[in-house]
Parts: sequence; C-alpha cells; structure tokens
Amino acid sequence: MPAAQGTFPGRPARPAEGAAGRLSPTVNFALRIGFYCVLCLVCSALAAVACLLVNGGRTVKNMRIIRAVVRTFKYFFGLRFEVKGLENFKVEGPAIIVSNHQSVLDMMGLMEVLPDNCVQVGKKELMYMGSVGLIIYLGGVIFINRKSTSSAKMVMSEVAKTMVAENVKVWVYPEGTRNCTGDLLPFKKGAFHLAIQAQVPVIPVVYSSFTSFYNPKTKLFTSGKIKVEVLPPIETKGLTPDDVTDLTDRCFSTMRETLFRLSGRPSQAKDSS
Ligand SMILES: CCCCCCCCCCCCCCC(=O)SCCNC(=O)CCNC(=O)[C@H](O)C(C)(C)COP(=O)(O)OP(=O)(O)OC[C@H]1O[C@@H](n2cnc3c(N)ncnc32)[C@H](O)[C@@H]1OP(=O)(O)O
Ligand SMILES: CCCCCCCC/C=C\CCCCCCCC(=O)OC[C@@H](O)COP(=O)(O)O
Repeated sequence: MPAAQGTFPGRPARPAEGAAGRLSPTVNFALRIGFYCVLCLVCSALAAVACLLVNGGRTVKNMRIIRAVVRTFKYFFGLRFEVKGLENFKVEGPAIIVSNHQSVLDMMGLMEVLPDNCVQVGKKELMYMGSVGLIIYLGGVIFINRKSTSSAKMVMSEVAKTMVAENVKVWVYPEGTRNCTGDLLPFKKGAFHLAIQAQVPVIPVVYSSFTSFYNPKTKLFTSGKIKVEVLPPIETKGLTPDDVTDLTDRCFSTMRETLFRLSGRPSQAKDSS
C-alpha cells in the first residue's frame, strides 16, 4: 500500500496505526515529541526514586539505572541503533568523550553506548525541567553556565582535577547546542582544554544524521536507523594549552568525515553550505 498523505513520512501506514497513521505531519510530530517528553518526565520520576533507594543521592552510579531505563525508549519510537567501535571506550582511566548533538532525542543514543562511570556536561537550565532535572542532577551531570565563559571555565578546571582523582569519563557535546542540519557546528574548545589539562585521551563518538527520519523544521518524525561509531582515542599526553586549537580541529575533521560517511552524504558535498 503506498504511503497515504499525512501518514508517518517515509513509509507506508501500518493497519495498527489506524487514525494516528492518517494524522498530518504537524500533529504526528507534536504527538510523538509530546509523548517523548511525558515518557522522560514519568520515567525520570520513577528512576529518581530507584536512584535514591539504591544509591542514596547524587552519584555517577545512578547513570546505570538511568541508562537501563532510557534504553527501552527506542522501542516506542521505532528507532534502531547500529553501533561500532565500543572497544574504543576500553581505555585505562578517565577520558573525555565528544559527540555530535542533534536533538533532545540524543539522550537515547547517548544511553545506548554510555560507558560506566561517565557523566555529561550540560547547560544549567536542564536542572529546572522538573523530574528530568532531578534525575540529571542525581546522575551527576556537571552543570555549566553557557552565558558566562569565566564561570564555565572554572567549572571545567575543577572537573579536570576530579575526573582524574575519581576515575570518571566526561561526555561533552562540543557544538555546545543542538544542531539537526546533517553537518557539525564549529566546536567550542572547553572539552579540549579539559582533556589537555587532565592529560587524558579524547574519544570521539559520531551519530549519523537524523535528517532522514527527524526534522523539527519540516515536522518529520518517523521510525529510523541511527549508525553510531566510537572512534579510536586521541592521546593528549605531553600536549600543552598551545595545542588546544590543533586538537579541536583534528577532532572536528575526523568527526565530520565520519558523520558524512555514516549518513551516506557524498564526499564532494563536504564544504559547509
Ligand atoms: C529518564 C530519562 C531522562 C533522560 C535523562 C538523560 C540524562 C543525561 C543528561 C545529558 C545532558 C546532556 C546535556 C547536553 C547539553 O546541555 S549541551 C550544552 C552544554 N554543553 C556545552 O556547552 C559544552 C561545550 N561548550 C564548551 O566547551 C565551551 O567552550 C564553554 C566551556 C561552555 C565556554 O563556552 P564559550 O564561552 O562560548 O567559549 P568558547 O569555547 O568560544 O571559548 C572562549 C575562550 O575560552 C577558552 N576556553 C574555553 N574553555 C576553557 C577552559 N576550560 N580553560 C581555559 N580556556 C578555555 C577558549 O579557548 C576561548 O579562547 P580562545 O578563543 O581560544 O582564545
Ligand atoms: C516543572 C517544569 C516542567 C518542565 C517540563 C519540561 C518538559 C521536558 C521534558 C522532557 C524533555 C526531555 C529532555 C531530555 C534531556 C535533553 C537534554 C538536551 O538535549 O538538552 C539540550 C541541550 O543539550 C542544548 O540545548 P539548546 O539546543 O542550546 O537549547
């Protein structure tokens, strides 16, 4: 049966979708995003209780509980993850993980590959999202104020010390904001300063472009497959602050190349346009 006008774009309607399958893309998008938010809020509240009972308060150990919960979300949205390179997370000790950031849906991709003892750097506004803010706090997320470079730098310098002392990996989205264009935004340098200050490797993780199944501008949100690749660690031992720009550029080029390859984007279209 051909896809009827107004069904989830990209594939024919299934009989079980019934009326929902015939909704306009805008309504379909709103319903699916609304459901995602409700799912996050409800599951965060339940997970928060579990975290408090099992681990007693704010600790990275709670990420195991959060990860187990969030890994079930993909089934509600017909999303599949094809993951390669997980062995690259097996470095001795702490590391900085950097990845591309496309959407609020990234939390599913994050939890699909998240190694143990790993916290994320997040904007402080996330704290005020009700139960989601609470669970993010309990998971040990490091909050930064993006509007104040000096305060963000201070927090990051503190993280450089504690991540080594406590053997924790730190996950940073170096684009600094969501970007669902199928390309990368220029990278902010915080993650790379952090890696060099702590003298720990940088592990890039790349998610293929969501644009074939998710696009807030065109109200597209259907099922889809996401390819994920964990790339080999980039060592920073012996690097100094003078090397931050080179390290940033190196990670950016490697990740952009990988993003285009995973997304099936032709190599001649690599220039940002
Ligand atoms: C049950 C279900 C619920 C689901 C629960 C799921 C739980 C998981 C939660 C996951 C949360 C994920 C949250 C994601 C986000 O919030 S992304 C947004 C926040 N993150 C970031 O912004 C990180 C990336 N940004 C940076 O690294 C920035 O560099 C930052 C540190 C923030 C500073 O930004 P900005 O002011 O814009 O500065 P620049 O990068 O342009 O840098 C300015 C100059 O400062 C120098 N610099 C930067 N950092 C440092 C540093 N640490 N030490 C020394 N110097 C630093 C930088 O080099 C620039 O100077 P030059 O231009 O090079 O001279
Ligand atoms: C009592 C207050 C109630 C608030 C209700 C909030 C409802 C939202 C509920 C669930 C949404 C799920 C969010 C999961 C966490 C997503 C983290 C994320 O992706 O943050 C975006 C941030 O990286 C970059 O932000 P910007 O792109 O710069 O912007």
